[in-house]
Amino acid sequence: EPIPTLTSHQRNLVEMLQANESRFQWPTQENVAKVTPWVDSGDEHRCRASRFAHFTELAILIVQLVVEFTKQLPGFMSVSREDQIVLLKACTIEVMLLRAAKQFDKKSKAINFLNGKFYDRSSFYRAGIQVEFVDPIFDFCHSMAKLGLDEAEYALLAAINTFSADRPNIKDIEKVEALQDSYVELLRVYLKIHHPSDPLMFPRTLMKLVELRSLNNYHSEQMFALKVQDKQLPPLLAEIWDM
Ligand SMILES: CN(c1ccc(C(O)(C(F)(F)F)C(F)(F)F)cc1)S(=O)(=O)c1ccccc1
Repeated sequence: EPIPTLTSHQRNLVEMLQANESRFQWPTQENVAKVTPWVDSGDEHRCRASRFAHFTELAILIVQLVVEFTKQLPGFMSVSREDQIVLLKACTIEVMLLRAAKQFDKKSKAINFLNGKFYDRSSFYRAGIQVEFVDPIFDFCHSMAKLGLDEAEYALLAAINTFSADRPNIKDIEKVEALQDSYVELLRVYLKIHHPSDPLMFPRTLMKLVELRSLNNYHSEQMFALKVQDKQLPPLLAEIWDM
């Protein structure tokens, strides 16, 4: 079967996604400097509180980057404001996890969150995140590492994830489906060009969207667990994820 080529429109789209992927990859050094320090020694209760604060403040910085990336997604601004909010609320945790997987380091089995600061499983446990959420996160990171996607493929998967018309309360389902279809078709051609001898790359990659849904559910369970522990989320995170 002949190897296809991208149309100029498709090539521009991929280049724009990649440019935004790297433009919104890392928080600024000044924002990072303001994050509550990760304290490992001293009174265990205070340390745990500082580590949870460090994590949630880090999550805020990453949420802000994800929102900026999503707003720049070609087509996102053509969706109604109401549906934009619904899409963002549902995809944010999933795009954050895709980002975590992209920044996962196979050697150290840790996630590089801050351009040089690595967080492994035990970091998550010590930040007070429950094993029922931590282990699926790292299993997902491992399975994504095995797939070996490049930057453009990660960005395309994030775009496909964002334009999921089956999120609860979407009004203009046809509009969101049409946008997703254009990114799915682009991923299909892009994978055919970059993995010509592996026709299963496309279905394997799309199946990761299924894994992201279950991670979203594990995160919701973590939100409930925080409520039970009476642990407060910062306002921005509570707005997106609180019940
Ligand atoms: C998607 N991830 C995550 C998101 C939210 C939370 C939390 O929601 C909770 F822990 F509660 F689950 C919180 F609160 F940390 F943000 C925990 C983890 S992550 O592991 O990729 C990540 C960790 C740190 C910074 C940014 C992202």
